[in-house]
Amino acid sequence: MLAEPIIDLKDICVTFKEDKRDVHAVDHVDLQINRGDIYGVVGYSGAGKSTLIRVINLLQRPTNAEARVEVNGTNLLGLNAASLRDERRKIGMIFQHFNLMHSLTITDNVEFALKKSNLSKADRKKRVAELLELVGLTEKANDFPSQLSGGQKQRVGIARAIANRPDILISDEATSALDPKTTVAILDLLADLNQKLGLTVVLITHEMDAVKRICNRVAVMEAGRLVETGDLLQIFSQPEAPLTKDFIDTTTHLESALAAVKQQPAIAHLKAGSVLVQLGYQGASTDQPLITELYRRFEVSANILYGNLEILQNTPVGNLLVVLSGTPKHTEQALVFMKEQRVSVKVLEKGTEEVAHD
Ligand SMILES: Nc1ncnc2c1ncn2[C@@H]1O[C@H](COP(=O)(O)OP(=O)(O)OP(=O)(O)O)[C@@H](O)[C@H]1O
Repeated sequence: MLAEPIIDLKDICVTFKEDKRDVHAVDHVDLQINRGDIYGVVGYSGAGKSTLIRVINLLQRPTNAEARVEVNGTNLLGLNAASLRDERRKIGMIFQHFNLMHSLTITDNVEFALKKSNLSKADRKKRVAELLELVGLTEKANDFPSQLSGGQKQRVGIARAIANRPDILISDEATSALDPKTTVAILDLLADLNQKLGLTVVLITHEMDAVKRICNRVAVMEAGRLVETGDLLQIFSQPEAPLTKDFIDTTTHLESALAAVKQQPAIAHLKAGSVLVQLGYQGASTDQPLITELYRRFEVSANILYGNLEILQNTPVGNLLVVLSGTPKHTEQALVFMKEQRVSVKVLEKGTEEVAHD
């Protein structure tokens, strides 16, 4: 299927003036999100994620003249106030702090979102019941927000955000206040709505675990800029920007393992013919009995110091830190062989110390 952009942001800048100082919250960003994507925008606090994402529905206007904001094929910057209101209704939003009305029941909170719709009172009731069922809250219809857990409150937020059948749902740190188990349940609900309703989801988060669980594409943001964008699998298996590596490490712990491994005396004094390598593999390449093959073909032994395996979008993605040892010539041949097996090979340390001869 051909990817069809539903959100197309071009050359977006947002500059705030603060005490005569310019804060470049978003700095010349291009972002394209396809229909049906679950697109993660990840970055630390202050990176500019919320500001960028608020540009999608023009809650925040770009501050440069060159910017273009196209959603569903419409240039939002060219619309009058009434048309913009209509377009905004096609973009739902959920937040960290739920923003529910405490004096209204769950049913009334959700129905409030339908106030501007053309539905009759009876149809509105029907739609609310449908929405509460979709988010698993039918039993709580007549409760008040104070009677709900955090996860249930966020389910109300989601029901309200999708009440007008939007094409896009923006989640701005919507799981940041939730415990890990509830976070997973809410993320799975978003993935479920993406599948059932064809909803495009934009997930802003500082948690790579959330991205890993449900996103198919990722943008990494730092100081107002996107430092890396790509498919989840590509970003996880071959991250380029140092910040991306940092984020991935929060779930794989590879960089921390490497730092610990490099402290070991045996690694600091590798013998000639020994190399410390990082092997990365995905999908079918994990099925190869690689390590056995290295010994069989080249008499190169492999000492695995650290390994990790993730299942991303039903595909195994793994990393190993390994010391290969053999004669210098055989080790080189083993490295070439592994590259031919669709394994990414990064040589981290090469032994230079002479092997003692008795
Ligand atoms: N209305 C505003 N006026 C002045 N500066 C602002 C305003 N909104 C955001 N900023 C600044 O813009 C930068 C980006 O903020 P933004 O909230 O977009 O980041 P973020 O990545 O979403 O972080 P967080 O997760 O903490 O909200 C920060 O330096 C912030 O202080």
